[in-house]
Order: sequence, then structure tokens, then C-alpha cells
Amino acid sequence: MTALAELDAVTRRYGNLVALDEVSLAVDEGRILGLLGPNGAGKTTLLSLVAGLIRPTSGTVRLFGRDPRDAAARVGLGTTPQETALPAPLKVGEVIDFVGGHFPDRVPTAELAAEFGLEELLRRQTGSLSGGQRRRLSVALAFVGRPKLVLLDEPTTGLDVDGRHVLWGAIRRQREAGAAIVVTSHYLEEIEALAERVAVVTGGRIAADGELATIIANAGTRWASLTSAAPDRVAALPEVAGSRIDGDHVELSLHDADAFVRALVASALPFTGLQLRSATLEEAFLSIVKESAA
Ligand SMILES: Nc1ncnc2c1ncn2[C@@H]1O[C@H](COP(=O)(O)OP(=O)(O)OP(=O)(O)O)[C@@H](O)[C@H]1O
Repeated sequence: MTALAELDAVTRRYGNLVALDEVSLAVDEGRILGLLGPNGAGKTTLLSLVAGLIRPTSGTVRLFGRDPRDAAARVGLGTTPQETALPAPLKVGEVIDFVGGHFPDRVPTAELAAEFGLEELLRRQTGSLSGGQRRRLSVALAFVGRPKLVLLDEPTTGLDVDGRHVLWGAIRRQREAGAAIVVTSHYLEEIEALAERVAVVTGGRIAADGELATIIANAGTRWASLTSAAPDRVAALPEVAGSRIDGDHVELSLHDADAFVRALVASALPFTGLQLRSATLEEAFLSIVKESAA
């Protein structure tokens, strides 16, 4: 697979502060990469390097095989403008036309507006838009030039549930049309819904990088809940890592779910309503962050 963007041993300092520390990462064609990390982990710094807004202190950044500070390299790149940079007196349709005018092959305004639920707003001045509407316009603008790679930094922060789902639908369709997307979000369910690959950044380093399913599976923990007349004895079975007992209801975290089920059946303890579930991305994320801090 060809890497659209590549960081090789990239360090970025702000004065004495090391925001990124020897980070290597490749962004592949036509996929959605979710970039996760606690506040201040270095996600925006990483995206700014790929977008050519800042230079690495050391290491190399490549965008479509070139230096991202070279304007020609950025033709195939879509980014969301800072919302404060939207010119307030211009109408939504005019802003889309203005930004689209910078690209050789652009999505027609009406088509882009329909895709991002902006049809009713085309004649409104951007200064009069609500925060959520402004956010939708910003994300739409990232796609106006039919980019091969799009960087979305917290695209749905502040959006209501409906607005979030409109954007998720649009982002997925853009990916199906061939765009690769890097998205950061503090909404773990957003990354779980959109991303195929996940990279976790903590303290300026990549703490985990892999397929979404693998990242979750590697978190290891699985969960069981059941009802039993002998809750304490169930909680003392092998493979139980932790338990919460409420009357006859038992919630368990497990090392090995299959071995636990075998032990439960072999124990002949009474139980009903056994349910097993995997870790969520949120649980996997918290355990990766905790481990990397340790
Ligand atoms: N222009 C700057 N000058 C000085 N320090 C900066 C600058 N930009 C970022 N930093 C610092 O670099 C570190 C990484 O910041 P960055 O914005 O990349 O993190 P982030 O993962 O995007 O965080 P968040 O989730 O809070 O948006 C932080 O400690 C931040 O304070």
C-alpha cells in the first residue's frame, strides 16, 4: 500500500517542551485512521506537521511523497479551516465557491451542500450560523477539492446527536468514494463508529497503532454479567479479574472468557442470564493510556 502521508522519526519541540518524540507513522490510501490521545498528547501537532503548517524539529514528514510545506504537495489534501477564519459577511455558498476555486477539480456547491446538510443555509451569512452549522461547513470545506487525504481535527465537537450522525454519514461516503481520512476525537464512540485503524498518542509518542478490532482485542479484558444465588462463589472462580456484586447480580471482568465459562459450568454453581461482551474502545484506550503512563 502507498503511504499518502508519512512521518519518520519526527520530533517537534515548542521551546523546551517535546510535543512529539520520535514519532513514525504512515497513513495509507482510502482508509479512516482514528487518532486518539489525552489532552496535550500531540495530535494537533501531528496533523499540523502533515498539513505543512509547522516544521519538524528533527525527522522527516512527507505528504504524497513531498515536503508538505511545498504548496503543490497540498493540492490533494483537505483540512478544516479554523472556524474563526470563516469570513463572517460572506454567505455559505460564497465561502464554498471561494475555497473550491483553489482546486483544479472541485465538488459543485449544490452537491457539497446536499452531502453535508447545508442546502437550507447556502444564502445565510456565515457570521449568523450556529456553532454546529459552522462546524458542518468547516468539515464540508475540507472535501470541496476532492482530496485524496483529509485531516479532521475533532470534527463533531459541539454537535448535537443528529448533526454528528449527518457528518458520520458524509465522512463514510467520502471514504467509500476513495478519500483517506485522519480523524481525531475525544468521542471514543465516534472513532469506534468511523475508524478502521487506530493510533493512540500519549505524551508525544505512539502508544498503540493497529486495526480497530485488534486494538480492542489486545486490551484483553472481556466482561460477563449473570444472576446467581451464589454470587461470591461465582466471583471467586478462576479467570475472574474483578467483580461487582449487587444482590444476586454479578458483573465480572475476565482474563480469559472461554476458560471462565468452562470453569463456571464445571463448578455446577447456579446461574442464569449469562452475558459476555468484549472491551469497548474506551476501555481499551484507558488501559493503553494507563500502561503507557506506567
Ligand atoms: N504553539 C505552541 N506553543 C507552545 N506549546 C504548544 C504549542 N502548540 C502545542 N503546544 C504544546 O504541545 C503539546 C501537544 O499539543 P497538541 O495541541 O498537539 O495536543 P493535542 O493532543 O492535540 O491536545 P488536545 O486533545 O487537548 O487538543 C501540549 O503540551 C501543548 O501545550
